[in-house]
Amino acid sequence: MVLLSSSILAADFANLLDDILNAERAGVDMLHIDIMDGHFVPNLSFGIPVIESIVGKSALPFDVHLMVDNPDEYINDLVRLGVKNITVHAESCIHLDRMINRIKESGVRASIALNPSTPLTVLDYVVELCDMVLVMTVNPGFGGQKLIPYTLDKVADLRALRENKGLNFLIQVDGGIDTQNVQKVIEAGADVIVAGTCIFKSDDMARTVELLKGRGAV
Ligand SMILES: O=C(CO)[C@H](O)[C@H](O)COP(=O)(O)O
Repeated sequence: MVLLSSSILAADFANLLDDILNAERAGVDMLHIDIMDGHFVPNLSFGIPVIESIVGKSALPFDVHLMVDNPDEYINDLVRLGVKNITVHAESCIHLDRMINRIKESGVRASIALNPSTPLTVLDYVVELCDMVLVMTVNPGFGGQKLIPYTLDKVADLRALRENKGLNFLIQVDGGIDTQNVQKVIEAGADVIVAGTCIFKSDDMARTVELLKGRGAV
């Protein structure tokens, strides 16, 4: 079964809770929460206080993607807030093994994200530890970009790697996914689709979610 995670980066921040509850009613499976620090990526989003303000107000699991130079600084707060999953970038973790173990020992699912140009080989010795691997299909930092086609080859390679190693981590795909290309993304091997602009800027969120979960327009 393919899961749909709605990226609140594209929500109306002036009406954030309303947008989240609309997405929940529309049938998304989780909330994708992008924390950006203006260093690891050239954009700022929001931090712990904003997440704290929505905890307990939506029944959706919180799936937090840390696009920051120092993910270490966020882990304790995110654990305290009860998020379901924390994703850190391989590119920003000098001690990736330690980071993944720390998150898992806190009782939270741990995932590794890869920028489009980062090869899968960085996962060689740590993929067994992962609950999920996030393949970025755009350069992280901004919503509303176009999916980079070669990243789907990476998704397919990751799927093959998972099969070859007999592992069961989830493959999450994030950036530029819409009702027109979601089918291709799933065919490449994604288990969890992240979509922001397509959901939150839609005139008919329920229909868009239905299309994304039904694999999009044909
Ligand atoms: O990680 C992100 C940006 O760095 C967003 O989650 C991603 O871009 C999804 O947004 P959209 O569907 O608008 O592309």
